[in-house]
Amino acid sequence: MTNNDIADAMDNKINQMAKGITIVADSNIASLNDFFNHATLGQLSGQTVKIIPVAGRDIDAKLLSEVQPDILLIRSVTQVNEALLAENHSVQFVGSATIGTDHVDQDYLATRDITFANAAGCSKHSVAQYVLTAILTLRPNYWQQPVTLGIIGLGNIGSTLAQYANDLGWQVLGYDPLLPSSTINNASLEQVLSQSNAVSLHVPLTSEKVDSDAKGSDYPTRHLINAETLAMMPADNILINSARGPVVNENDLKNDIAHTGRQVVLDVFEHEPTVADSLLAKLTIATPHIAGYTLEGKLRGTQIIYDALCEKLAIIPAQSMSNLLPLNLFLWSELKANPDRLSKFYDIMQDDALLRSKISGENPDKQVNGADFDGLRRDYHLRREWQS
Ligand SMILES: NC(=O)c1ccc[n+]([C@@H]2O[C@H](COP(=O)([O-])OP(=O)(O)OC[C@H]3O[C@@H](n4cnc5c(N)ncnc54)[C@H](O)[C@@H]3O)[C@@H](O)[C@H]2O)c1
Ligand SMILES: O=C(O)[C@H](O)[C@H](O)COP(=O)(O)O
Repeated sequence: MTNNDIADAMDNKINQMAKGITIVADSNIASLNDFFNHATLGQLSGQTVKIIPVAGRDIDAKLLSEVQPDILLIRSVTQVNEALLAENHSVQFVGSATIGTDHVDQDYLATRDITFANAAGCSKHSVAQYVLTAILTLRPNYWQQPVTLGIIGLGNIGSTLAQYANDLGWQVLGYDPLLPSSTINNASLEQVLSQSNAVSLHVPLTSEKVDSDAKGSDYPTRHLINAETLAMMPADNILINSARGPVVNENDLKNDIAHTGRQVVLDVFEHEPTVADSLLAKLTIATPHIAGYTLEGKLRGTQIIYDALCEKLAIIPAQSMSNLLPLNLFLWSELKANPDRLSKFYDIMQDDALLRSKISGENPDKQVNGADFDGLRRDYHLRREWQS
């Protein structure tokens, strides 16, 4: 290294320190300010930290071009792609405090050498507990009787749900063509759909491969549940979708319910954040994409992207969600011994009623509008994850 190189490197470092770290973040990220502040990032990296909280749907190309942040922290409602970042020259790290990544064009980020992190598995217990609550609220007799639970997608959430099901003495029929067969990955899609008492979806949203497009999947999940697959399900088989809305073809679902009277539970919707009353009125339980919204599920999401950012900045994490969690008295063992306490552990019908209370407009256009749907999520009540 020449003296000039050393001087340039020192200049760069001084410029970087003077500029500091600017973070644009979705204001719905749990405990944003506890994790991302001067003490938890700045002191350690020797830089100042400026954090700009913005509603996720308002993070747009204009804002990122004007602010030129170094770090972008999002949840699932911000689409991250070339359109968002073309006029931004500064972002080096994108963190999504979510499990799902279908809103992020990771190939584009790689072409820009932008590091990406998501929060894999952060709410796997919360979502599994949501599914159990839905089933046991609709069929309390399932606490005591043999049940076959169908699970489509056996990653973090599906396999966690299978553990709870086994713990209840239920049989699991699982389908995941991308994993090796196992005691839970033990059936074809048709067997899962035709032989279960309830079927729960836990797949990512993926599309078909087009030509040599590497982004598509050999097992696409968009409209995986459609007229043909619904026809495989006996009428008394419950369907639960807490994965992504477009995994289910909603028009086909409405027709199916009209003919079968099937009990259907949706936490996610094809045209989210808008939900048409023509669909809502046919659902047995409907909630505003909150299956993973326990305090623990959301905080773990923040913790995982904070840790990833620390790694990127080469600093040791200085914040932990354990410092932020109040005492948790919700024990799975207690609920199993006292099934009548289910609604005290999680009152899913309250979430259902709140969503239905937001229906507005005149027939035939009655719907829950996007602002109300987002508002329910922003102001979601405190819900705790049950402890093992
Ligand atoms: N409603 C909510 O609040 C909420 C919360 C968290 C996650 N999610 C959604 O749940 C999805 C699943 O989460 P996860 O943590 O289990 O993800 P994961 O990546 O750990 O597991 C997904 C599994 O689906 C499998 N899969 C892919 N295509 C499939 C197909 N065609 N058929 C069957 N299986 C297929 C994969 O092989 C993988 O094992 C996420 O991608 C996200 O979209 C929703
Ligand atoms: O993929 C996920 O983790 C969830 O769907 C996510 O928690 C949804 O919540 P949002 O990111 O929209 O706040």
